Formats: sequence, structure tokens, C-alpha cells
Amino acid sequence: MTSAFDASTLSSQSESGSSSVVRLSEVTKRFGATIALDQVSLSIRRGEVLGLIGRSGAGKSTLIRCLNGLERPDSGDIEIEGRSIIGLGERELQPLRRRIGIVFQHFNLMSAKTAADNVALPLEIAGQPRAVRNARVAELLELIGLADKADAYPAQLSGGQKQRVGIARALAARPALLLSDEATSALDPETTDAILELLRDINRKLDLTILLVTHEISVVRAIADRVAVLDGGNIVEQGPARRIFASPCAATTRSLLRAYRPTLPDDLAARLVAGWGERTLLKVVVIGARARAPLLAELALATGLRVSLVHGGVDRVRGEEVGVLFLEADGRDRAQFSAALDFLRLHADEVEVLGHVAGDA
Ligand SMILES: Nc1ncnc2c1ncn2[C@@H]1O[C@H](COP(=O)(O)OP(=O)(O)OP(=O)(O)O)[C@@H](O)[C@H]1O
Repeated sequence: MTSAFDASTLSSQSESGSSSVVRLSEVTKRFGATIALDQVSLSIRRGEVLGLIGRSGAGKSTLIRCLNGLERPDSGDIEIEGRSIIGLGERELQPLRRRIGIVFQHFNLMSAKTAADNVALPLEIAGQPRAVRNARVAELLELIGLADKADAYPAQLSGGQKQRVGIARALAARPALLLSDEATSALDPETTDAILELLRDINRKLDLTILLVTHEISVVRAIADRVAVLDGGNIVEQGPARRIFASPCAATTRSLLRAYRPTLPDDLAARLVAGWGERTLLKVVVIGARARAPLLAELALATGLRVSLVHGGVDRVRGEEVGVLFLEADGRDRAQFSAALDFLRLHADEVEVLGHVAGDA
């Protein structure tokens, strides 16, 4: 479908020039004895898709509520486009709150209003004249591919269509940040993919900053540029999505991503010996173009060392190849093995010697 909207008119860029749309600095929030957020520092950079993941009770909802001013942190600072929201009264908070468009899990559409009127609602609240509202609604419905559903009521729309309307409504007032609060958690996998594609498309076309708060790892894997992991109110790890998926550091991250990354199978781990063994097990991470290169063939050509791929594979994180390969190599010729390690360190993103395996493997 061709879209007639003009990206420049939908631009979310602000004039502040700050590279962070939202910044939390050492934010702490307690509920009685429970520390829901513990000195959380997190920046969301302009134009990026940040995935915030964590188990139930990790503090995700509290972070969202602090961000839109529904909860007040006990300490720390929260800035939206460089302006602190701490200490602001309800009236001063309103315009800053409008800089964040929220997409909800259960859509939260008004059932008595048509799709077009739902999208228009934030503009109506902002006091925009009817003609401006109508033009904006038309371009947004075009953007989400529902121009023909303007007059439909929510009950006449599928879950995916309702969420598209939810996204259009969240974009209506040209927010600096689109906050997706479990936006795909109520949708089937196919519809989820379509919604994620739409979010990615909007991110690219409008350079829109998106915060994805979710417990769905597959969502983050599909479209996040960066990932932050919340656990017990702490950010235990954050970094580029491909790095987090290839080599998560924190135990919580490893556990959350368990199903999405290869780990050394138990039987191979059991064969590792403490001391010297004839064969060596290596973990090699290759990302992007490096994952597409014939690495193992080139290793054999360059060093003469032929290695066996014993586990692992290549996955996609945000459409980019991330290979995690478990290799077994004959390590008896130490000079050759050392040359092979040098070669791998030069041509792979990460190389780890996991240990040795007794001969006869
Ligand atoms: N209003 C409240 N009063 C008391 N405790 C609260 C309140 N809101 C949250 N908590 C507690 O703070 C912690 C973080 O809760 P929060 O709802 O932010 O987690 P979450 O990551 O959003 O979980 P979920 O994915 O289940 O929604 C939990 O221990 C929760 O019980």
C-alpha cells in the first residue's frame, strides 16, 4: 500500500537538541517496605527503539507510571526532552505528559467513538481546530493502513486493527516518545508481527523514539536497537540488542533469554575437564557481515586447523544475523591452535575458550 503522508509533517523531532528524549537518573520508588525502583538510571536516545524487559514484579509498570507523572519518585530525577518533571504540579505536568504517546495492551479505545474519533481525541483535548484534527487523523489512518476504517467502531475491528488505531491515537499529538506498554501481549503471533513491522516502519520513517516495555522477549528481539533489563527494581544490564542476545552478562538476562540463544548443551558441558585435554571447546560470536562470512573454511585455509561445529547457529536480532557457535578443535599443536585463536579474535566479535575435552571425542 502506498502512503500519501508526508513524514516531515509527522515528525516527532523536538527543538531541544538533546540526544536523550527521556532520562532517568538514580530514580528510587518505594511502596512501604517494597523497593519498586532502586536507583534506576536509564536514557532513551532520540530515534532509538529501547526494549525494557523484566519479569513480573521487576518494576516496569512503576517505571512507566513515574515517567508519565502518575507516581512520584522518592528520589532521583526524570527529564523529558531535557526538562525535569520532578516537583511539577498537575498543570505544568500536562504538556510534558503529552510528549509521551502511550500504546496499551488492551487498546483502551472508546467504544462509542469511531476509529477516526478515537485518533482525534488527543487533538481535541489539546484544543486543535476541527480542520487540523481532520487532516491529521486522515494522514494517521493512512499511515497505519486503515484509511477505509475511519467510520468503524472498535467492536467492528480486529485486535490488530484496534491496536493500529491505538498507535495512531498515541501519535496524534506528535509525541517525542512512543511508549508501548505490552502493546502486543494480547495479540496472536501473526498480528504481533504485523504490529511490530508497523512500529519499526514508523520508527524509520519518522525517526520516532520508542520505548517497548514488555515481558515478550521475541518482541524485543524483533525490533529493539537497545535492551535494558530490569530485575528487582534494578537495571541489571543494558546494551545493544545484538550484544545482549549474543552474550548476556547478568544471570537474570541469561535466564530471560534462555529460549532465544544457544547455550552449551549439558552433555558437552559434562565432557569439559579441569586440566589439559586434547581437544578444546570454543564459543565464537559473529554478528552481521561476519556471521555471513565462511569463517570456518577461512580458518582452516589460514591456519590449517579444522574445527567441528558442535552446537549453536545463526539467529536474527532486529533483522541482523547473530551467530553463536560452539566449536571443538584439536589443540595438541599449540602453535597452530594459538594461530587459530588469533585468527578468530581478528575475524569474530567474541571468542571464548570454554575448556578442554579429553581425546577420543
Ligand atoms: N501501588 C503499589 N503498592 C504497593 N506495592 C506496589 C505498588 N505498585 C507496585 N508495587 C510493588 O512494586 C514492585 C514492582 O511492581 P511493578 O508493577 O512495577 O512490576 P512490573 O514489572 O510492572 O510487573 P508486571 O509485569 O507483573 O506488571 C512489585 O513488588 C509490586 O508488588
